[in-house]
Parts: sequence; structure tokens; C-alpha cells
Amino acid sequence: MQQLTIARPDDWHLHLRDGALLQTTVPASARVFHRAVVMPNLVPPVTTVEMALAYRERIMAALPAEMTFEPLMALYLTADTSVAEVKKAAADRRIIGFKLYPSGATTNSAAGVKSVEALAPVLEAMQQHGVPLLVHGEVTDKEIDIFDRERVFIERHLIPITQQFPGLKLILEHITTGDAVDFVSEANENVAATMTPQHLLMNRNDLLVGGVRPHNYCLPILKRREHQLRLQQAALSGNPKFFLGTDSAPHVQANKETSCGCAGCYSAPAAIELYAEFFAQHQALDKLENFASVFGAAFYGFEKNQETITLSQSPWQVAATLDTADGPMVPYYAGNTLQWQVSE
Ligand SMILES: NC(=O)N[C@@H](CC(=O)O)C(=O)O
Ligand SMILES: [Zn+2]
Ligand SMILES: [Zn+2]
Repeated sequence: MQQLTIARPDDWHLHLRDGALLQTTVPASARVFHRAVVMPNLVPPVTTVEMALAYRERIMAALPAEMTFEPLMALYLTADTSVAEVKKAAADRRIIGFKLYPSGATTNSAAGVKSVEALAPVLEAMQQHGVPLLVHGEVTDKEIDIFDRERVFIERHLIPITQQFPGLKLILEHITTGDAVDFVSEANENVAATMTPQHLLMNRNDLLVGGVRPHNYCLPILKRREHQLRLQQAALSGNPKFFLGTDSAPHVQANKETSCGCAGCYSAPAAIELYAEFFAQHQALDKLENFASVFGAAFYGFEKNQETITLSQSPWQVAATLDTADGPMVPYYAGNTLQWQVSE
């Protein structure tokens, strides 16, 4: 049997939600990942250090005694975020940075930012105090086609921000286009990107051909195959600016399989296995460790984890549904076979 041992990975983009669902989501990620950047798009959003630390307590309370896990909390940036809050965040190692959601771009983003330009004083403070900016990079103008929203956001906002604040650490989250690959590759060394399993493994045919597949619907939406190929190339290139962030984003089955379904793929139950599938498909499993366990930690200034995990080549099937406190949930890749699994 083929085996692969790598340093324990980290998830640089994760939605855990709140309340009783933490009993499901926290162990699902902690079984593999050591650190995880926890997204703040709760209702109401996690906008202050105080709220983030209270949320972190709820997460840690849901962690089984035999597991270790280090949540790194992202704060939700709004038009009201103050320079004082930036300084407070900079002083607390449990806070990783601020997340920019353009208002209306994605799940629970109503409180998000309407004018990126108005953020200049806060971005200035983040640059000065070394606080990273995590970005959902899509414009929300009604007249901009959903498949163009990432590209337009980069042109309109990200290129200007990186020119105005070259010392700002900026992570373009869950990239989906060749335009994003080009932007990140060409930007200065303070700019990086996370990549999800679904955007590496799939393109918009997997969403729309032969019937609409709500469990492959996430934002930014899956793009055409040529963009998928550009993302794959970037992940396989060994460029340290591109690293793992699952964007695992659980929604119950009833909210996915409906006339207006929620965006988000719940990939945590098979996350590292899905990335292993991608790298194995490209005969590049030797690239998995840097992508999953080295590049992200280095970008954020953390040591590589000392612990290891071992993957074994042994086919298994992702569950069709999972029971959760909020109701049944269909994980990403449900019912499909994966070739690699984590050994206990
Ligand atoms: N990615 C998604 O499709 N959904 C995320 C939000 C996000 O990361 O944009 C969610 O919170 O459900
Ligand atoms: Zn997002
Ligand atoms: Zn997300």
C-alpha cells in the first residue's frame, strides 16, 4: 500500500458557523488541521476582538478532549472598523487579520463594505501594524456578469490597493480565475492566495451539465475549464504564494436543495483527501506538503507544524449525508470515491 507522510496541515480559510453545529464542524477540521483561519461571517458578524475571542471560546468548547486545534480568528471589516480596533487586533496573537466582504457578495455579507476606497485609513493602519487583509474578491454591481466579478474586483480594487499599500499583507481568498493567478503572481511578496478543493477539481460544467448541482455551487462561482487549468498550474507550480484554504462552508441540505440555494461547499469531512486526489491526478503528490503544510504557515509567519499525518492509498466513499444538530447536510463530493485516506 502506498503511503505519504506530511507535516500536519493548516486550513487558511474555514467557516465553522456557530451554536450546536460547532459539535460537527470543529472535530471535522481538527481531525486533520492544526491551525485554521476562522471566517467571521456569522449573524451578527464578528466585528471586534472581544466578539472574536468569545467566538473562539465557543469553538474550543466544542473541541473533543483528544484533539488539538488552534483557531486563528478573522474579524469582519465594516465601514465602522476603527484604527483602535486594528491596533487591538495587532496585539492579540489569536486574531489573524480582517476579512473584507464587499456588501452583498456572498453568504452573510450584508454588513460588508460598500466603498473600498473609504477604507484607506484602516488599511494604512493595518499596513503599519502588520495586520493582514483577507479578501473576498468579487464586485457586486448588478450589471457585472457573475463570471466576471473576480476579474473586475482585481482591476478596480486590488491593483490600486497593492500600489497604495505595498507593505500590506493581502490574501486573495478562494481564487477562481487565471486573472487571479496572474494578479497574485505579479504582485509583491506580501500578496498570496488560497485555493479550494472544488476550484481545483471542478469547473462550471460540474455545476451545470446534465442538471444543476447545488452542492457544487459556491462563491466565487466555478469558472470555465481554462480558468481551472490555470489554477491547477499555479497549485502544481510550487510557487509559495498559492496555498491551501478549503473555504469549507456548511449549509444544511434544505438550504442547498431548494429554489434559491445557499452558496458554499462543506468540504471539511474530506478536505485533505480531496487535495490529495487533485495532486495524485497530476502525479504530483510530492507537492502536497508544501501546498498544505508549509507555504501558508510561512506567509503568515508561523513555524511548520511538528506533528505529521499519514495518507494511505485506499479508496473510500464520501458519505451521502451527515446528521448535524441543524439537520441533514450533504458534504462536498458526497457519494464519490476518493483514493487517499488519513490513517488513524
Ligand atoms: N464560499 C461560499 O460560497 N460561501 C461562504 C462565504 C464565502 O466564503 O464567500 C459561506 O459562508 O457560506
Ligand atoms: Zn468568500
Ligand atoms: Zn469562505
